[in-house]
Amino acid sequence: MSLLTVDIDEAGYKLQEAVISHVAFKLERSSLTGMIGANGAGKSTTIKAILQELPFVEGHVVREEGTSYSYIPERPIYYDELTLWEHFEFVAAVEQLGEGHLLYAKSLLKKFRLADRIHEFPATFSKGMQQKGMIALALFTKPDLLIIDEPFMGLDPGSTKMLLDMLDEEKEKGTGILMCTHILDTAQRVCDSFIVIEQGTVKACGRLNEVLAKCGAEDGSLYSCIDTVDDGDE
Ligand SMILES: Nc1ncnc2c1ncn2[C@@H]1O[C@H](COP(=O)(O)OP(=O)(O)OP(=O)(O)O)[C@@H](O)[C@H]1O
Repeated sequence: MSLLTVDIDEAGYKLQEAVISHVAFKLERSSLTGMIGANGAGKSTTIKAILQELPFVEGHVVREEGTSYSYIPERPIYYDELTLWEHFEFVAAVEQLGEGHLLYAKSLLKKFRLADRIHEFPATFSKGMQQKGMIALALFTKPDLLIIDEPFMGLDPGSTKMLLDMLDEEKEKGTGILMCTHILDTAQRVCDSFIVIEQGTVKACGRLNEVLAKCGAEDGSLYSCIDTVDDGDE
């Protein structure tokens, strides 16, 4: 059985008003899958459907039994009244995680150079610092499945490299990763497979060569798979 099986007929924000339709794919352990598509194509909506955060989803989203997941949202979300470290303690308490996980959290925060800021409120952090805190919060739970929406936003080059190394390490541990991104050069280099979303449905899905062939991308670039040109027909 796959780590995650997605087979959505229709889903949206209002009953019977589909924003995505016929979105089907599988995610395996030890793999990094890039979900790409133009603005408004339906990537975040697909993630929300997987996370069961939409009022209307017809179809199936099935996670392998007993597996855990973490989600890194496009925009960092923190509780105003908790310091960064209190977020870790809160998640550890809710998910019944032990001292080993909190030690791992400290090592992640050190890597991201946040160790000396853990007793501050994340609202006072820069955008990139907030994003790094979110990444550490997602990783310290040691999830089987990691879902990330636009992870590189706001990260400096060193942190971007560190995140890519961390994703590699996660894969080696067996984690299955689904990552939405517009940074296509990086996606093309690091992802094992791709899902191209266009107008709320899957345009192509599979390994790089399969996706490029399906999209007719003769220049061998994922950029050619994304229809961003407004043809002015409206
Ligand atoms: N909360 C919402 N309520 C109603 N419609 C929404 C909501 N969020 C998104 N949509 C609509 O769903 C469609 C798909 O949006 P979605 O956010 O999934 O796109 P995306 O591919 O993630 O785009 P981007 O690259 O800009 O983040 C858009 O037409 C958008 O207007």
